[in-house]
Amino acid sequence: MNAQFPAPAGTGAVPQRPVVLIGPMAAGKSFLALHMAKFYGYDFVDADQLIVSRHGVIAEIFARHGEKYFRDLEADTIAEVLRDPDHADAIFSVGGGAPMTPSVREALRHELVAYLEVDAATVLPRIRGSRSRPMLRPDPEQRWQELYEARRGCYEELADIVLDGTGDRPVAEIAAELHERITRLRTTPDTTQEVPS
Ligand SMILES: Nc1ncnc2c1ncn2[C@@H]1O[C@H](COP(=O)(O)OP(=O)(O)O)[C@@H](O)[C@H]1O
Ligand SMILES: O=C(O)C1=C[C@@H](OP(=O)(O)O)[C@@H](O)[C@H](O)C1
Ligand SMILES: [Mg+2]
Repeated sequence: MNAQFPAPAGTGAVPQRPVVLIGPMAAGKSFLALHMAKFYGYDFVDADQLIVSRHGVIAEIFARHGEKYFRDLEADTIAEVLRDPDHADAIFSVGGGAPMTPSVREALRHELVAYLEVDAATVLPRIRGSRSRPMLRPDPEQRWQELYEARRGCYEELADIVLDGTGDRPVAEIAAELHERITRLRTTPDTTQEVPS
């Protein structure tokens, strides 16, 4: 849950921070972030994409070094992006497991977080036979559901914005809603923080 949106009343300044997209595997976080960049001009940053560009494919990282090593890389990458002023206007998609790492979860409490909510019916056809996501092995459908149940409370707790991504809702529609909600949050003064005169 964010502590910095909207700006403190009276300052007139709206601090520009990235919008962090969270949600389960294959919800469409990376796809949505890319769409937001393409159609609304946000900076696109994807934690997994950065990790892959620097360290190679995720399945290989898991196979060689294990999950803990990947989670450390992921947490470091996310911290780096969040402190980089060049990414202040990013839509920042992070992997489905990222908010489960305590340091990441703590950092996200102070950011604007959008949770892309989906259900099994929407996602299962997307992950059938998936080999690129090691956390889904050996049975992608069963593992997705287990992980979703274990993680959804954390997603809900962190979310400032919840986006409905069920039923293969068109990405253009989700993106339009997200853009509208971000714009509103960034321009509405926060009267809850006003000091009584
Ligand atoms: N709104 C959508 N409608 C239809 N297919 C989608 C939608 N969003 C994502 N997808 C597809 O689902 C797959 C997983 O999307 P991705 O963005 O990689 O998910 P995530 O980053 O949440 O794991 C991709 O093949 C993508 O094309
Ligand atoms: O949920 C997870 O544990 C993971 C999700 C993946 O990202 P997406 O959520 O973008 O698929 C990727 O970070 C890795 O395979 C682990
Ligand atoms: Mg992704």
